[in-house]
Amino acid sequence: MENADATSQSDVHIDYKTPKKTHSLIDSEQLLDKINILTTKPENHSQNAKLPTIKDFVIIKPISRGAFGKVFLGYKNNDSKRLFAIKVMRKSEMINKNMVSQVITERNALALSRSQFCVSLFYSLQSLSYVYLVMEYMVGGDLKSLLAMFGYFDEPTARFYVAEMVMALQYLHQHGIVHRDIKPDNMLLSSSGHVKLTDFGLSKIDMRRDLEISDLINCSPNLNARTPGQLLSLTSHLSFGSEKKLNDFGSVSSGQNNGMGSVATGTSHLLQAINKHSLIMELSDSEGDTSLNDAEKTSDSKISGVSPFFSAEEANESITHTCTTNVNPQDSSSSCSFHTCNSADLSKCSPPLESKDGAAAGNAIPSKRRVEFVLDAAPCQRNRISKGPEDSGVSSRKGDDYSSCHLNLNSESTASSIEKNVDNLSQSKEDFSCSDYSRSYNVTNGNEMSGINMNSPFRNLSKHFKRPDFLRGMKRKINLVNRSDNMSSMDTDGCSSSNGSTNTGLTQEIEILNIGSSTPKKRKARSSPIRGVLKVRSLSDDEMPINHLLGPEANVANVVFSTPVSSQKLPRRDGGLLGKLKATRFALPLSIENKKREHATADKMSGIQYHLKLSDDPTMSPINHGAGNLPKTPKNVNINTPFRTPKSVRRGARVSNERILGTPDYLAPELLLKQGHGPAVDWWALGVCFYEFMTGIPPFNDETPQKVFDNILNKNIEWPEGDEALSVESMEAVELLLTMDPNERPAAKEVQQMRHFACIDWENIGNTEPPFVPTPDNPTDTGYFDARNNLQHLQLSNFALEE
Ligand SMILES: Nc1ncnc2c1ncn2[C@@H]1O[C@H](COP(=O)(O)OP(=O)(O)OP(=O)(O)O)[C@@H](O)[C@H]1O
Repeated sequence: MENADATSQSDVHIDYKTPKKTHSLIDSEQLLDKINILTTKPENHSQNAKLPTIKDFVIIKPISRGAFGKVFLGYKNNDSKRLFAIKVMRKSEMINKNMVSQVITERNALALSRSQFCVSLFYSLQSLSYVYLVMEYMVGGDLKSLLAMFGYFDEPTARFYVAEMVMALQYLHQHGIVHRDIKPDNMLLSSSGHVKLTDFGLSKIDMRRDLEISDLINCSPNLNARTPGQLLSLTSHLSFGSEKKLNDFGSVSSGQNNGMGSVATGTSHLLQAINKHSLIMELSDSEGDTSLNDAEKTSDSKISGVSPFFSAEEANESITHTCTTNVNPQDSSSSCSFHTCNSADLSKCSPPLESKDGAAAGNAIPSKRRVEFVLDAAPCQRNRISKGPEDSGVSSRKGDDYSSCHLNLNSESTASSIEKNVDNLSQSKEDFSCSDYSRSYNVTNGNEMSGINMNSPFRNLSKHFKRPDFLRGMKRKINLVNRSDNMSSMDTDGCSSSNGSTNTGLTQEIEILNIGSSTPKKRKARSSPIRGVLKVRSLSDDEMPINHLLGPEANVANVVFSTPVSSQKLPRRDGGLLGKLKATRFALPLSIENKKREHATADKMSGIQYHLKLSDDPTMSPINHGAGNLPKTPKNVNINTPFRTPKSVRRGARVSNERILGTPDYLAPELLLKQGHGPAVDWWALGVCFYEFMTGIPPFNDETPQKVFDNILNKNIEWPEGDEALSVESMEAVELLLTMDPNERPAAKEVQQMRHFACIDWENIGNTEPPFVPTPDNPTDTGYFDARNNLQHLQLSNFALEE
């Protein structure tokens, strides 16, 4: 297997700091003159940089998949310790879905986004049939899963994640990139616990041409150098076998187009020049190292010669939502999809950008409604991972020190089998796939829309979620039986378990008490009791896993929650009535069918098993199922997943097998109104995330897309109250981010000046200790993705690589 790129890494040193951040388009041969090439190993002068291919990589196993790509864990065959996430997208599928430009944009945006708050892209490869994006592996999974595990984040934790995303957005917007798909699912946790933005598939870049070497160098002058192989791959012309598609993108490439990784002009020149001069380059050892210079995060440079915002034509290009089937917005089973209109569709997509001083759009947007806040900023609490000996729930492993770990080569597969496996994936995923470019996902067991699926997906990964300080030892007794009048029974002391001792074990029991109704009631009045209590605890060795408990004799009806939802409109805070609604947490509707299926899977797991205790009596003591031949639980942590939002009661429940949407919750009003949009859509979405972080559910969440859209356009937000109330400062921050008028919506600077963020050290946030640090069992442990995969019923066995 060729490995010229890897070889070249030790041959050549390029000082990428030499070129100034002018961002002018530099011919690649001129660029070479500007690059300070230090020959350090003359004996290797004969080595030439070559375009890497997927054959240079070894696939270890699948991680997950999205609507458009399957993501594998792998490494470059010269360095098995440096792991990558390799996103694989089939070209024909992208062409059929009219997604070619999005793939190219995603590649370019990721390549340009050299921020410590964005997932790094190292290589962009292609074969005849596939595009491969080789990214930094984010071992901790996504924030949606973490949120689902904990129910909600406390304010310091939410603030930390939002602050890091503020840095990401600031960087992107300064570089002319609008992400347009900001949501917790696209925020991934690094091994150190810092969060990074990914999934640029909907992003918009101010660049309608192929990337050039200069773009990549200029966008990251302070970062660790990219190798020639990386530069070549990232600027290679992605070919989809159709020049029309490429022209749609506006490519100016004159490189070869053989469908196998032709090299764009600038790259080609660089390659030729490198070969011609037999340059011997020694690259830093930092390939794949994602540690970035602090200066990068505050860089104010912009991509060459382009406006940070869209041209008039581009402004018209809006993300549109299209219900592709069952176009009945009231029908929750309808599947909505989102796509970016290409130039051919512009007339159908959206009216011109709203003018600042009037325009129909302005009239359509309800006037800004702002809650007045009067309190002074409260001192920031800081989250910190405990380091004391009592802190057994937190790994002592630091960074990427996996030196003592070894890959299981038996489970590896060479890249040659990737395509076959991708095919398998596609087939196996039929029941999940949505319509073209759909951002929806299929809900089969209840409350995923609320971000939580307590009855199974997270059980598999719960062993990975070590409770951060804010939850460690916290006992949240969720007693929802008498929700209407007894919510205060929740114990949120946050300090110790019931016996007073710090509990850092793992979650494992799901306890359901007071099961009542035999059939789920859909959206009864909100006074309808919530009939379940969920709590989790570790499963002792002598208890049976749930699939043993739920045998054929199990009364299915007894584990289906009634739907704790009111169809009544709740009174609004600004109407003076909202306060009548007690903020509450709620339990999830559970589907026995899913529970059986999921727990059947649990059987196969080596590690944690789950125990579902059923009882009609909330006071009933745990059922002792006798000794079982079960694996020991490795840890002993209580993890609870409470919500704290009235929305979760009013809107959050879901009916089994309901297809719901993942993205509508985050759409800014100007997108819904098709008024043209800019970076402000990202700030809106971040406001949605912020609320969701603190409450467990997005603020506009509702049963159907139409209702979600209505809530957005009416800015229908409700706030938890009483014990669950958020701080004034945090509500203020959310309210401001959710400013209806995009022209008045705050951006990075304004956000950084908000009272809620007064304690954030923006310059050093990347060095701040995160509230949660992933602790994988070994370097190739992908357990943090189990939740997402289970949620989507994505069976990893379907990923099995075939030799
Ligand atoms: N760099 C990464 N490291 C680890 N896991 C990743 C990485 N990138 C993606 N993943 C996993 O793969 C999943 C799918 O990736 P991604 O979101 O990029 O694909 P997509 O097809 O655009 O998905 P979506 O349906 O969210 O649009 C992610 O949700 C995440 O679980």
